[in-house]
Amino acid sequence: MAFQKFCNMEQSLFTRLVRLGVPTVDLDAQGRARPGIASLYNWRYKKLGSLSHVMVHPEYKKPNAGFVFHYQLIDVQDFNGVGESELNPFFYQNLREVEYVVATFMYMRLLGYPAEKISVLITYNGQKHLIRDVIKQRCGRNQFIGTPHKVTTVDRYQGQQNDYILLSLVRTKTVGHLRDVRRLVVAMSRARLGLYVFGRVSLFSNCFELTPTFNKAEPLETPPIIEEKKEEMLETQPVESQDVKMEG
Ligand SMILES: Nc1ncnc2c1ncn2[C@@H]1O[C@H](COP(=O)(O)OP(=O)(O)OP(=O)(O)O)[C@@H](O)[C@H]1O
Repeated sequence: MAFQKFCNMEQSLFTRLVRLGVPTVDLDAQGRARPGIASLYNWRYKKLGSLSHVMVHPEYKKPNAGFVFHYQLIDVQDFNGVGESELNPFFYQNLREVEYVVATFMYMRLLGYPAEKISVLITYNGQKHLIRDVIKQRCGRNQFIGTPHKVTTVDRYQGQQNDYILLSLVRTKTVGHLRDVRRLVVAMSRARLGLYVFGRVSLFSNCFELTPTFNKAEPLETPPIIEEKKEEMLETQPVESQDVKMEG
């Protein structure tokens, strides 16, 4: 870690080139996401608009079946008094978020969303293994449900995209490495048509660095927050995280 800091290895190649005086051109239009989803991260750029096709093409104009919004922040509370857990150092898991993500994936499949159009992104490896295990048990053996295109970490998904992204933020005590705005932007910018984010809203929306995304100023673009009802969930039996077979 000290060596990493000493050598500035956290710095991207792009930043290095800028600091060396290489001329740059700023990206001023994105062509991936619905403009509403792009508003979650366009504040990171000088002036990022959208190409016309994401405003006029029919697939960008349709609503997402079964959802009221294209982007939703879903507040996930503790499960039996537990939010995040850390079995081993940095191996974070959040059982209730697993339940929410898997249930939403199954709901989308029942509505007819193609499995390959849905990716599940997670900010920690521990949670990734748990979600893969639960999906394998509950969905993989059911030919009508199947498995998402990918279940992987935000960092590994850099440069990729999918129509629908289910994102699990895992942490409930401290914000953790999502405080790095570069990671936040990667997480928020992978979806083309639908982005559903599961996390502890009070924690992330109170983090100063993340407020442009979590507390959007414009009323029309404010991400709706779904507060969960305080009902007991069924007990679940997560399987051991070691026997993971899925790729990603
Ligand atoms: N000029 C364009 N016309 C139509 N679609 C475009 C155009 N430019 C980009 N896109 C679409 O936008 C999406 C993102 O493009 P691309 O992967 O080149 O961007 P990127 O900056 O490498 O993305 P990131 O680094 O965020 O993963 C792709 O789906 C691509 O098809």
